[in-house]
This record gives sequence, C-alpha cells and structure tokens, in this order.
Amino acid sequence: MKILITGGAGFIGSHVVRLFVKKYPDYQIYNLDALTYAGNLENLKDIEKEPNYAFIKVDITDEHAISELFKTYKFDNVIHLAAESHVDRSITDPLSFVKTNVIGTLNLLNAFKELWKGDFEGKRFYHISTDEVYGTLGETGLFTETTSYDPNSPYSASKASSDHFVRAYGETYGLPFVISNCSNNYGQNQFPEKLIPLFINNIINKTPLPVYGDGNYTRDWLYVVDHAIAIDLVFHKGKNAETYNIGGFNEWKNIDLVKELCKQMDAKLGNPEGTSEQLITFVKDRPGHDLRYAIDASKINKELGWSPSVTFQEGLKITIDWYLSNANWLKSVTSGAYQNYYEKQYS
Ligand SMILES: Cc1cn([C@H]2C[C@H](O)[C@@H](COP(=O)(O)OP(=O)(O)O[C@H]3O[C@H](C)C(=O)[C@H](O)[C@H]3O)O2)c(=O)[nH]c1=O
Repeated sequence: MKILITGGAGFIGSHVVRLFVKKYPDYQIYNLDALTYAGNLENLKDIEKEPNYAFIKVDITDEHAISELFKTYKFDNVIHLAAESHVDRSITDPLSFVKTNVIGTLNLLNAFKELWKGDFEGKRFYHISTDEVYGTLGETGLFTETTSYDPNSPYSASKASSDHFVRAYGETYGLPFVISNCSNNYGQNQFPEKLIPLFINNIINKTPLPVYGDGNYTRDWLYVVDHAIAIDLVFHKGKNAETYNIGGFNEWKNIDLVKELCKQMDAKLGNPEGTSEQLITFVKDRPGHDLRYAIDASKINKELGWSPSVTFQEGLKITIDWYLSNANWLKSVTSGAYQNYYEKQYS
C-alpha cells in the first residue's frame, strides 16, 4: 500500500509518519512536506533510512507538481496533515492560510480524483482537522460530531472550508474520505509558537510568559502520540464519510495550565518554588479569542476503542524532559524564521 502523508515533517505529522513507518513495514510511506518554518526533517532523523520511507519536498499549493506526483507514484491513500496551523499568524496573514489549507487541500483532492477516476476500491482520503471548526463553547457543553460549524478565526475558517471541500468531493465524485477533528496537541517537536513549547522556551530563557487577556480561556489538551494512535485507528477502522472527534477529556484554563507548567519547570530546573510564575505577564488579548474548546470523544472511544494512553501529568513530564534535553533543536528552530507573535503583534 502506498500512503502519502502530507505535512509529515511538522509536529503532528512527524509523529504519524514515525508510527506508520515503524508499525507497517509492508506499507510504503511517502512524506510530502514544503519544509516551511514549522517543518523540520530533524524530527524524523531516527527513521529516515528505513526502506519503507521516502521524503518528497513539494508545496501542496503547487497544483502542477501535485498532479505530476500522483501520476508518478499512484498513491492508494492520503493522510492529509499539511496546514498552516497557528491562529495568531492567521490573524496577520489570512491569505496564506487560504492558499495552503483550502487551495492545497483542493489540489490534493483533484489529483486523487483524477488518478483513480471513480475506481476507488481500497482507496481513502483522510483529512486531519481541528475542533476549532466548531467555534467556541460557553462555560458548559462539549463539541460532538454533529455540532454545527461556526469558525471564528481565519485559521479555523480555512480548516472548516477544507473539511467542507472534502465532504463535497465525497458527495459529488464518490471520493472515499474520513475526517477527524482534534483538540489542542502538545508533545515533542512542537514549534515554540504554541502555548506549551513557547512557555517552556521562555522559562528556559527567563523571558516573560505572555498570557492573553485574563487567562480564563479553556483548551482540551491531548498528548501528540495519542493523537497519532487515534489517526492510525481512524485510518484503518473508521467508517467511510464519517467524522471522528479526538480529545483528551482534559480541560485546563490557560492560567492554571501555565501555573502547572511553571511548577513542573521549577522542579526540573532546581529553582525555588514560584520562580517561573514571576514571569507571567498578562498581555493584550488575541482578537476574536475563542473562550473554550472541549471535545466529546465518546464516538471514537465506543466505535474504535481509543482513549488517551497517558495522563496529562505524564505527557507534560515527557514533553518538558524532551525540550530540556533538546536545547539544540530549540535553538535551531528559534534562530531563523522564528517570530515571537506576541512581541510583534500584541505588545
Ligand atoms: C501562543 C499563546 C497562546 N495563548 C493562549 C491562546 C489560547 O487560548 C491558548 C492556546 O493557544 P495556542 O496558540 O497554543 O493554540 P490554539 O489557538 O488553541 O490552537 C491550537 O489548537 C487547535 C486545536 C488547532 O487546531 C491549532 O492548530 C492549534 O494551534 O493559549 C496565550 O495566552 N499566550 C500565548 O503566547
């Protein structure tokens, strides 16, 4: 089986590529990535020489290149993770989110459709999406698979649009697909622009921890390896044309999470208790900031038997240990294209 995994050099993508390459030696895994600021082949050093793995550097916005690739390699299946994913960046540059997340997805859908021309036996297009497509919750309730789409940021609007296109290709052309919508991920190799790795990096460097607004925003956090395991299950066992919500049943208000992170970092660094908390700085809020995301993951649990394998405390410990012992990785990704969006946009 030839599987194209897009965005495989990125954070979630690299964990998915590693899992598939190691677990399925009979599959041929093609990792397609444009290697933008958030993609890094260092993330896959341990598997790059495996015989069932190949890397292709192509941008999914390049319609011609994508079409030629599908003709050459005849991919049976696509697991599509390539995306611009940082909400703050989408606020300052919405168009690049439309180009990659919407047009890029369409290029893949078209190439897949043209390659198999309706003969889709044994084929599947798996779109990896986000719970942000559902918009925001109030203090109570959970997103289920039937919650209406109501995206608020340019990022979530672009992901909602690409979800709609995938479903439209299923309805219109009979293209076999499955979609999953996941909550906030954390873990090894996440680019330090997202909350957890940004704050770990800032604590290491003793620089301010910019908490947006009053910090009373809630996210549901899932360890990235558990997301990769869920993707494996959905890919192999998920029903055609279905959606699966993936989440950790693990809600944290940002301010509480940041305090927990500070506590664990102080313990690791041998700092007196309370040292890192002094770095917390309340800053101007993110425009259009969604109050709360929380996922009802009971469908994937009941149908596919998935539930998170590590607790948040365990996952956070693994993550902190990884960043502390990979200072070079952090330095290399923060030296070039890195931009601190708080400093640039909100100060
Ligand atoms: C970077 C940053 C964030 N925040 C707040 C904003 C959010 O309420 C929360 C998490 O922010 P982050 O940007 O890490 O993630 P979300 O905006 O929730 O979105 C993330 O989770 C979903 C599911 C995706 O699909 C996105 O791709 C992914 O980026 O912390 C701060 O208070 N300060 C900061 O410096």
